[in-house]
Amino acid sequence: MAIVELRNLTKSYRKNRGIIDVSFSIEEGEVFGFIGPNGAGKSTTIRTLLNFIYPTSGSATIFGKNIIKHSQEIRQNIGYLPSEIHYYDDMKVVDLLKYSARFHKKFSAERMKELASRLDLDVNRKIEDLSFGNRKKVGIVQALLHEPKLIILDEPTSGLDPLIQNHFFDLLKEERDNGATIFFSSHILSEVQKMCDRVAIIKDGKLVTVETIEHLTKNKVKNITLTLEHPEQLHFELNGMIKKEVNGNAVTLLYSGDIKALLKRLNDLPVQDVLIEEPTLEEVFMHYYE
Ligand SMILES: Nc1ncnc2c1ncn2[C@@H]1O[C@H](COP(=O)(O)OP(=O)(O)OP(=O)(O)O)[C@@H](O)[C@H]1O
Repeated sequence: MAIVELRNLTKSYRKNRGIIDVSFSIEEGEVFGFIGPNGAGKSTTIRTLLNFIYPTSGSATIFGKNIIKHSQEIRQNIGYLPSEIHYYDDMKVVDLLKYSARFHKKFSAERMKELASRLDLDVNRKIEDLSFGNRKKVGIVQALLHEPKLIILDEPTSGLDPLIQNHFFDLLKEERDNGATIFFSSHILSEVQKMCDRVAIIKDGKLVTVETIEHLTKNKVKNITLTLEHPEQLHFELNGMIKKEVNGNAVTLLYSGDIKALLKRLNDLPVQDVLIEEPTLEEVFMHYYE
């Protein structure tokens, strides 16, 4: 059974388009990524699913139940991390977590301690004394505390340092292994690639595609900047080169091919410097849909 199913879900905000005709489904036990540039409609989709805002048309179900009619019941089994978190600033973390756990009628001090320690969060501090990243951790603990069947995370990693991000991904994997389904949005392709089974790509409010990560990574694209000794050495050919832009002694390539073949070819070139980067989403989209 699909845990989440959207059928032509549309939400417009007066003049602004929010999302248009979005349809996809998430199966039980999947880690499902939702990716798109800023303003693409990720938060709108998530907030509509949680019944914080009403769809203009279309429908959706979670656990097979209508998101509007059964929203309270549905939310009992969801852990949600919003993209922006606002708390009662003068509360201690531990009190806030206890308080919010009451809505789910499930609180385990042991689980709270375990989650907080995995994320290196001090629950005895006041919210107002926490940095942005530490507030994010409070949100993550809050979302996972009641062992929800469905975990929905809106941009969970922004503000977390790389070490904590890894701990966080480990935590999510354990939740998945214990049977949870995970839906998380991001604008960073590489983290979605690391974690997810499938991804939905959204752009300008419309769903572009739903793909398995396997399929996306087969089309792995890299941005490579080479600095060569002389400008005339910039005129070389390379299998898998999609785009080439020359700037002085430097050349930037969009490359989609075997990394080993690339390294071999670089070995023959008088390279002074090399930079290999993740392409922007726009570049991936362009490559992907050309
Ligand atoms: N409350 C609102 N009122 C009017 N327009 C809105 C509102 N919320 C979102 N929008 C518009 O809906 C579109 C989608 O925004 P949304 O916040 O869902 O994107 P997003 O993919 O979550 O982006 P981000 O990564 O920047 O959070 C944007 O054009 C945005 O301007």
